[in-house]
Amino acid sequence: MAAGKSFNPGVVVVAAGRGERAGVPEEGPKQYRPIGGMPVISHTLSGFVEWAGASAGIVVVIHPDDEALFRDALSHVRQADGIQFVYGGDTRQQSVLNGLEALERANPSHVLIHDAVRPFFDAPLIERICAALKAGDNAVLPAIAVADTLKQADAHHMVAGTVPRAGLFAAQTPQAFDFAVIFDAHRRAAAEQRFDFTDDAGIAEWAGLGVRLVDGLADNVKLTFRRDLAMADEKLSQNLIADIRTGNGYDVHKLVPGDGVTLCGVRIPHDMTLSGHSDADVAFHALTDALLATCGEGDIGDHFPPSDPQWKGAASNIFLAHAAKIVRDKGGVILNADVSLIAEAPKVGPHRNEMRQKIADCLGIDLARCSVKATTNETIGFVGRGEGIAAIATASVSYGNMR
Ligand SMILES: Nc1ccn([C@@H]2O[C@H](COP(=O)(O)OP(=O)(O)OP(=O)(O)O)[C@@H](O)[C@H]2O)c(=O)n1
Ligand SMILES: C[C@](O)(CO)[C@H](O)COP(=O)(O)O
Repeated sequence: MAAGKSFNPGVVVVAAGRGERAGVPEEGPKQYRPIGGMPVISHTLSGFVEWAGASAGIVVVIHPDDEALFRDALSHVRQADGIQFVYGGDTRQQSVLNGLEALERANPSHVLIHDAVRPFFDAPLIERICAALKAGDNAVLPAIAVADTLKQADAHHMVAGTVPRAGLFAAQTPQAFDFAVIFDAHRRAAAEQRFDFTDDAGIAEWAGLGVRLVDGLADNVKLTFRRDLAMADEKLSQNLIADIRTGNGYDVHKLVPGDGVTLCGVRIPHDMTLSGHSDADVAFHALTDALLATCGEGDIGDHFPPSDPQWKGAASNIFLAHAAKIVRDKGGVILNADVSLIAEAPKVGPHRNEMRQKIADCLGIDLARCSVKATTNETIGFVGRGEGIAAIATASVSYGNMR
């Protein structure tokens, strides 16, 4: 790299192909088919976004028919805001040229050009490539020494000879270049009607540039055939960890003279009542906190401040339904809800199934996933003296998978 030139690389990800060798066109272009729970290209773009060096920007080259698929794929990428897209051409070479034209505005010093369908590159590979660029190479190619014996076939599908494999390498991407140098080579190739290059290092060779080989990565395969996608899905699925979170909640309200208590949304006649700003349903309050705890959303008081007059006397299923909506909006699926009531009186047993049904209805989950239990406090402490009722709740929520 020339002295004084800053290293400010951009990225072009080509994704405008039709994936004909992958077959099954009704499943859509291979770069948008799911592996490990999200589209191939979402994995690829996440890899570049996580790589801090992509400071000059990321341009994705897509097919005009794929815009909706692309937008959906972007929704799986954290911090996708800076990612731009342009339309590609009939060949990979033309698509890369369109990407370089779009990236030029970001004034990058270098560019990494990558196939969307190689989702398994890693940071050390990119670091090896960048180290070569920083050391002054204008063109860098990650590649793997060919391990199989190579045969030449004739027109009748008969072996015509064995090709010595010494010195032969299989080319991978990202291939990386001085931006101005590869942009110029691409434009010259197009001007001279040379449209037969299957990779960018080939254009660099044609333009007379020295191309530095760096060690590729065996895992960095191009997903070309349907079985490649199936194997990629299998590989990622093995690494998935279910993101199941558990939250707990506790609440207590004071008993004062009255005519009944509301527990889990069920009104039970009693010679006392629970005092509170709302209907003082300790069970629903504890369960609301348990749900909020599964996604770090604070507690019931943060969402429904006791100082707010609109919640005076409110039915607590409003609070519980609100917490369930927060959970669902964050992608959560409520797996179960469990409440323990601690009260000397009234008796909970006769109302237990109705309480479970109220929880199930409010949360929109099966009755079998809802549990209500009760115990006395054996006459000990404030609950034992009949001064109040307490509730403890636990909720489990699945937030999909994490890696
Ligand atoms: N006109 C094209 C052709 C290919 N590509 C991209 O180049 C990469 C590597 O190409 P390949 O695996 O050959 O993909 P396809 O061209 O889609 O596959 P096929 O040759 O089987 O149709 C892919 O990310 C592909 O989307 C592109 O952007 N524009
Ligand atoms: C660029 C490339 O990934 C290098 O191996 C490859 O040449 C692109 O795929 P294609 O099948 O040759 O289009």
